[in-house]
Amino acid sequence: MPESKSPPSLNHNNSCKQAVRSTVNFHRSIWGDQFLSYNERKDQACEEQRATELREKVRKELVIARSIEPTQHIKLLELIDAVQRLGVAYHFEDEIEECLKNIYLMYGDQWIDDDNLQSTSLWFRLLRQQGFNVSSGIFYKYKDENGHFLKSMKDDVQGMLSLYEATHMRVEGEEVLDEALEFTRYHLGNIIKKNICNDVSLETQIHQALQQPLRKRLPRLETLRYIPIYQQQDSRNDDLLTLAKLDFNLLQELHRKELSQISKWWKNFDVSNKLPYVRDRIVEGYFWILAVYFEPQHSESRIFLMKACNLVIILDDTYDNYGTYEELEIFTKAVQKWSISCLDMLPEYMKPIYQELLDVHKEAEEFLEKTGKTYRSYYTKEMVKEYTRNLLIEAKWANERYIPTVEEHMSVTLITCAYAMIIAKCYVYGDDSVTEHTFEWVSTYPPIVKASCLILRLMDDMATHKEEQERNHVASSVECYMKQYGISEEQTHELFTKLVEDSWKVINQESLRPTEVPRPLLMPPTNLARVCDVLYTRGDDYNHAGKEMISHIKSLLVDRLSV
Ligand SMILES: CC(C)=CCC/C(C)=C/CC/C(C)=C/COP(=O)(O)OP(=O)(O)O
Repeated sequence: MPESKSPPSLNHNNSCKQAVRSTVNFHRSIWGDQFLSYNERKDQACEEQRATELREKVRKELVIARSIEPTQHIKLLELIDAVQRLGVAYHFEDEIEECLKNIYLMYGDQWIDDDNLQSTSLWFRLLRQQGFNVSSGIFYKYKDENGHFLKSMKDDVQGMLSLYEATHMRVEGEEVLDEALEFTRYHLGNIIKKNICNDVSLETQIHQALQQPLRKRLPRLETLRYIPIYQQQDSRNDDLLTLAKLDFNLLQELHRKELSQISKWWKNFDVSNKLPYVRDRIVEGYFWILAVYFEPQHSESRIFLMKACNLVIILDDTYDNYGTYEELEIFTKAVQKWSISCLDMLPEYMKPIYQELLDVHKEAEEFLEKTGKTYRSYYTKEMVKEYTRNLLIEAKWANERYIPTVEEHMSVTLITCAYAMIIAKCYVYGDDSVTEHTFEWVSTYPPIVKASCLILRLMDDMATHKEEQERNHVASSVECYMKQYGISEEQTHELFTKLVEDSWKVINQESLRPTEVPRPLLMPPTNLARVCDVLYTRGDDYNHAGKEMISHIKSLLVDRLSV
């Protein structure tokens, strides 16, 4: 819990009068300076060489598998599933697309092995994940004449687990999948409760799946979870397994290098002295960004996102916590003008924030100018302006202790949750698949973006509202729902859990072909929704990293895998 106390002597007001501030001091970073420096490993080149060779071997297998007999198609799906779960699918996007497209064109909605629950569920999940809208009607085959799932399914534990994972690709109206989720969750839960599974690996997988289905897992964490499981399978492909471990270690080196670069930026910015009221959560923030994009081609994006998002945290703490309403009004006006000439009108402590905001965007703009893509900068700046205007509304509500209606609250806080702005920023360093239409699309809050924003807003508020209400924070969505509908906190949590599930259905729907923007551009909203499930399910793991979060960060950024 942060301790509320008066701020360090920061009388930066232009006026002589000491401002009355509502402030809270967050605890210091638990990571200290451990990620500040980075030394490259000596055996890096050798590992890269080995990984390249293995990559080509796996690629050949995927190419050969494309032309195999239909009877072998189940094996092909298992290979693709392993490649994806082991975190190396980004090397084989074209090959995987070709294989799954062939399977879709060959079978349509009629999967050959539909008597086999496990393979049918795998087929359904992999095709839906790839955007092919295969029908869930195939699962009616597993119901009896009374509309109940067949009793025999309970004995097929692997099949139930596979079906459970498949149901998380469901969209609104797919009742058969809603029911299948309830059925599998209940029976898999019973297996764990009664301790009746005699396969230890399967039992672990069930336990993990019930905690978090594959659809909501972060790809990097899934790689770590899946490697030991895959390693135990007799049918494993050893080249693929070694590649996954090597690739993980190589990427970890790149990530450590980036985190060191960004830690230096933060230190040079001297936030702890200039803005001591701001949270230092650089490492937790890097975890957040790594969840959006982990692949090497997004390295520049990650650096830009880290700077831009930590500025968002600085703004959030300034508007939510430290700034007086009058100061915030001035700052908001300056942001609308977006000009260094506004620096003089700002209170002293706000000057470095404004300066850095302009500098970080200028740096991106200079890069974009070289390729004639300055329109990207225009949209992102407009979204920052919109963001601060809405933060100011929140500050006003907090000041007046006003509890808005749910509709008013959402119209503002879906903007101040910052996800839409961050999604737009994910595209700034994107390749030519990003066009002006992409920015027009994201800035109008299309359904998938809105769903991702709503998931963050609701999950963040469920986790943080108690702590926030101990200070003068704007009323959270929890308070607004409770007041407007006269419901208890527990009922509100139940309602929010349902709204989060519905939002996932929207994400699934919007990811089916044809999509509004190229499918890879849908990964940022999807991954940003996933990260909420990791950060906010057990509390607020961004502000106060718990045991599990610390272990995630260590395994992603400190511990190497032995190959
Ligand atoms: C790299 C990095 C820092 C990534 C973070 C991503 C990011 C900027 C998310 C925006 C939402 C936000 C400020 C959440 C945490 O603060 P809060 O719970 O105080 O948010 P609230 O005030 O909106 O409730």
